[in-house]
Amino acid sequence: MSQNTKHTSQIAILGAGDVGTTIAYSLIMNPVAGDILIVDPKEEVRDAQVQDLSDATFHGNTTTRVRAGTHKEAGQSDIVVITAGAKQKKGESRTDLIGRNKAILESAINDMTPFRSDTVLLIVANPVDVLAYFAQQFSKLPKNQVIGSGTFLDSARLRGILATKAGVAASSIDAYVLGEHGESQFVAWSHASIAGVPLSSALETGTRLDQNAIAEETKGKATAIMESKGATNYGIGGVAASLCKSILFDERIVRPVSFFQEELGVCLSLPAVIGRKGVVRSVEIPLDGEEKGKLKKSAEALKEVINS
Ligand SMILES: NC(=O)C1=CN([C@@H]2O[C@H](COP(=O)(O)OP(=O)(O)OC[C@H]3O[C@@H](n4cnc5c(N)ncnc54)[C@H](O)[C@@H]3O)[C@@H](O)[C@H]2O)C=CC1
Ligand SMILES: CC(=O)C(=O)O
Repeated sequence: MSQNTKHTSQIAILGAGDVGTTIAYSLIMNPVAGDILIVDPKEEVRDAQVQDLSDATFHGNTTTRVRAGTHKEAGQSDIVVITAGAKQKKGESRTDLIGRNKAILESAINDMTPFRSDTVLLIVANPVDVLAYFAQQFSKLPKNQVIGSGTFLDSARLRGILATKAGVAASSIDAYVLGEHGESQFVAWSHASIAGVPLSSALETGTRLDQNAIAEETKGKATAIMESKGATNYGIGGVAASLCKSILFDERIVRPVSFFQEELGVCLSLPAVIGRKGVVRSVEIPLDGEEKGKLKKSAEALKEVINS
């Protein structure tokens, strides 16, 4: 990018905690928007984060401005990233957060309404699939304009693990974690490939993959990280910032994100084309029989949380 490039879009980030500020930092380091609005009811913390993040904008090639904002202003943004909410304490699951985080989501959306008609909501707070479902209901925005970061992060984790085992760069591996960003997630092994070659044939002779162990390691990665440092912020920081870029630049990139599935009646992750309208369209992935069963189970698990 050339000196003094000025992007005109605005991204609002709700929640100036570990995750919200890391997403903001990623958006400063790889600038895509002119304004980043930080919104948090803890005004002293919010303002300090704005000061600190503003100092990071001084790296020479951007005019990104970070400022504190209100919920009302956030509702007039191109993208609203919602990280507002409680995080898991030791022993808690993502779905244990539903009571607290649904209430926070509802009040935040009420405070932001009315939205600009083309605003895209990117839900990050957990349980992300259930909150994406409620965010669409509360905001009444078109379903394609409400996305949950979903299993994009789990898929990145999976690719990282596979990359180490296969000795191939993660970016050359195509492998998806689908379903819930949580306990009922599953790996679509039937579609895992390296450069279009099925994973089973693309490995070096003698390399064996224990699929169950890899799927469990992928699923358990968040807990493993949180046990030692209390939060996971960098992985989601990179993932959410890249989704913001894909939306603002209408990239039409395919990512596994959480969005409303008409046939299942819930939001969960399947591959989708991402662009300025949010989910431009879904990409039909022909799952095998076992994977179809797992997808259905994931939808049932999410429905239980929605109706709890
Ligand atoms: N989807 C994913 O892959 C990931 C999701 N998460 C989730 O992100 C959420 C945030 O995590 P952290 O940032 O670590 O938590 P945190 O506790 O550090 O920050 C949360 C912030 O939200 C703020 N907040 C509360 N109500 C608000 C409102 N109405 N408007 C604006 N801000 C409000 C709080 O004041 C606090 O500063 C959690 O639910 C966590 O589980 C975290 C990592 C990955
Ligand atoms: C906290 C969370 O959802 C994650 O890191 O996957």
